[in-house]
Amino acid sequence: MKYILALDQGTTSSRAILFDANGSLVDSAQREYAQHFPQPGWVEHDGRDIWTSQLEVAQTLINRCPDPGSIAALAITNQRETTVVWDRLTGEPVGPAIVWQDRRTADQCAAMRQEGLTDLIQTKTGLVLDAYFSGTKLAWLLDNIEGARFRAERGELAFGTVDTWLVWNLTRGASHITDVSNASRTLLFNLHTLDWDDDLLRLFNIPRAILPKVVPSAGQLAQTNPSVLGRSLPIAAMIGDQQAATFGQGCFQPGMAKNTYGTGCFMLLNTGSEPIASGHHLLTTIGWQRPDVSSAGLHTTYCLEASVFMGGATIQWLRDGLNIIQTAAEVEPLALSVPDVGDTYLVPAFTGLGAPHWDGHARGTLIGMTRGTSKAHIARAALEAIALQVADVFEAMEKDAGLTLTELRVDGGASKNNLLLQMQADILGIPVTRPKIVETTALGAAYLSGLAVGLWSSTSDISALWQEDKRFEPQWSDAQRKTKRARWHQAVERAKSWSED
Ligand SMILES: Nc1ncnc2c1ncn2[C@@H]1O[C@H](COP(=O)(O)OP(=O)(O)O)[C@@H](O)[C@H]1O
Ligand SMILES: O=P(O)(O)OC[C@H](O)CO
Repeated sequence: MKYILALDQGTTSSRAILFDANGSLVDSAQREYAQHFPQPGWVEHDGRDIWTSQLEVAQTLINRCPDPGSIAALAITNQRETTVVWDRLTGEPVGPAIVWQDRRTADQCAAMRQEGLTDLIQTKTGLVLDAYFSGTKLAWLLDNIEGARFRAERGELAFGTVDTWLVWNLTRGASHITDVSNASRTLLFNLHTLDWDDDLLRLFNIPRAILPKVVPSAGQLAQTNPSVLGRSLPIAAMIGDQQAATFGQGCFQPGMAKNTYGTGCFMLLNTGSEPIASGHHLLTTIGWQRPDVSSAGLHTTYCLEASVFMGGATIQWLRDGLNIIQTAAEVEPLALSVPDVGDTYLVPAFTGLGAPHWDGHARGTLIGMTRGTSKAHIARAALEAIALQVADVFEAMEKDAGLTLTELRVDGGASKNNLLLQMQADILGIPVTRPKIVETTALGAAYLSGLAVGLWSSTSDISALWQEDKRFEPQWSDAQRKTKRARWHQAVERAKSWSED
């Protein structure tokens, strides 16, 4: 039996997962690492921690594998946008890794928006001009680390998102590459030419010499140095984690979508071989690029993406903020102890509202309470709020893509919650399906890698491996759905602009 070793470098932990040719999870290891919050709104990692935690779990799995020679290839998937700069000679980071959640460049983005650059940036990159993405984070590092800009211009420094940083270390500096899906999250990459864009590099003041070479998401991308993992392994896939999950969910056809219920919610819709511009503040992003058997060239798949800031984090707030549950799992029996929310709505706009509202001044609102309202109603309203937010971005996606979606595939930590998924099906009016393997991020990267090295011959082979754990059928009438969503939108309006004063 041949195996694929997938490395899943996430925001709070590094994981390694071994998959066999049936797409079954054979072994896994996970290691958390330190998060640094040096100032309000700043979030940093140490690039060395990212690498050493990832290396440790990869080595653990290789050591535990009875026949390491049967590992056909590595697959890399990663937290996106997080920005690392290092010295090409020593391989040491020259500053902190600035994490995607970091808001330190929000003012710079606001100033650029005021200069009227929003449309140009959206047309070229598919993104909103926001501190979330790598462009302004990289500029910040070059401007705030002594000598960095000068050294970058002389070609002495290297920039990378986390995929690039891992490959640099796995190859001992032989490969400085990033894949198109990660490149498409930097604000520096042109979605149409599939290359770094000189106008954008000028706008963000980034020297080309610091950038990695852009490669497809799958193929013979690099070869690990034998000294790192005890053997030389091909790196046959590199892909951002949300795109990987979309692939792992088997969303190969345009019109197929997945939603991940993690801390936030990330919904991605496969829109096919052309980028679709959003009219509702969603992101246009590259899903993956892989060899196209029919043309012997490369085929690029694009996606629309929406992020909801407060997904499972709403449940964390019930646990840590309100102390009405001790563990996240307790929310389900508590919410089930009442038949409905009793007209209570929780709008979890604790850090503003993301897509499709993009209101940074919105704040959390709990409305409609009476003397009969209990913690069970609040728990139920919290779960409904997750499903209602997802419904809002789902509707925006359908409008942008001009499609009617017929199913939503789901994964992520909160997708364990059956009540949440039933609510989601009821509110959307379509079936919601949860696969048996919810480690879809690592699985998607493993699939891409396995396709590249011949473990599977086509996506049809992989579609056949997708196994349903549970399907949630909608049970509400259209009228019930409309009333629920209308009431929710009234609550959202009350939450908007709250902190503006
Ligand atoms: N049974 C549950 N019901 C609702 N939410 C849950 C449940 N179990 C976990 N969660 C939520 O899921 C989130 C963790 O999911 P995970 O996919 O590990 O997130 P991330 O990858 O963003 O760290 C947490 O916010 C937690 O509150
Ligand atoms: O590491 P995760 O799962 O929180 O994912 C982070 C996303 O890639 C950020 O865009």
